[in-house]
Amino acid sequence: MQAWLESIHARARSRLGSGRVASYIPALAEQDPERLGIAVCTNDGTLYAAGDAETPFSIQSIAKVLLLTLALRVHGEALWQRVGLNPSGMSFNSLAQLEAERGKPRNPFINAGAIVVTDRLVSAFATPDKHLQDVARRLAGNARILIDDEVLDSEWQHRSRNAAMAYLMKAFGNLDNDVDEVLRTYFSCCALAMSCTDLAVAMNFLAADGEARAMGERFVSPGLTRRINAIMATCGMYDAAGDFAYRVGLPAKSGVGGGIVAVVPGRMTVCAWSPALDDNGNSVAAQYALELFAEELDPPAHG
Ligand SMILES: NC(=O)CC[C@H](N)C(=O)O
Repeated sequence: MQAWLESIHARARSRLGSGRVASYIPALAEQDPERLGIAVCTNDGTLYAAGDAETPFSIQSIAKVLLLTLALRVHGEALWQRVGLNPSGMSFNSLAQLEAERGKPRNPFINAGAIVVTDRLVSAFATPDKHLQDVARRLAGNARILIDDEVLDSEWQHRSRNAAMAYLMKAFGNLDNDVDEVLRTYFSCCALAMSCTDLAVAMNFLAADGEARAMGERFVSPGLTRRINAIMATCGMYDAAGDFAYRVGLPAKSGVGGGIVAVVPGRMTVCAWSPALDDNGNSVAAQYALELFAEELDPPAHG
């Protein structure tokens, strides 16, 4: 596994010249596009890593998986009155559909959906961002995981589009709490800095029927795990979810920090990271690394 992961890393480096680092959040524009890391956590807890796998990066939309998981734990199926369950076919920060569909976002993994989910957590917890940070630390078994204040402030300064979505949903009665409080909480969670190994370990519950090994407990039920994986498979890569499903075929979630976490149910989690993104906001080199990973994990008998 170790030698294979290093070979994937070496081959995925060929994609490093393509794509562009996210610049709409200025703090992210400073990332080095040459970085590339990959880490695997198997369900027995063994870790494998290659390249820049220990470097913390901004998890951004990968936080939407943790936000959703916590909201489902608290609110259960009632959450789906606020947010839908289908791919949007639009970019992650599109406003057009939200107006047409009367403030109910298509799914929890586009920005509007994650903002509604965050609103549910603001109703449930006194300090939801600190709670999510604590959960991330315990899931990853790493007490040093921090919220990057520079990224948080940068996103706060440039919040106009996300604020527009939040106000539109508030106008439709789909947001209970103060817009600024919800946005600030959402940005804090997106600004968590974690490495590929942190994320591979933290998300392993999705491969292990909800069992969080680093926490030493069952985090969610097998049924909920299956449902979260289903939403990742259909909506985790925004409007490129179909392409990614065809090429990789694993439930996955990406973020504009350049990270992508993918789940091999029953077996392992894998996280790849490289900051340069394609037009959909998905990391070019990380996608390619995952494509090689999925293709070679169980080599097919026929090409
Ligand atoms: N796709 C992403 O990673 C987007 C998350 C980012 N925090 C935003 O709201 O724009």
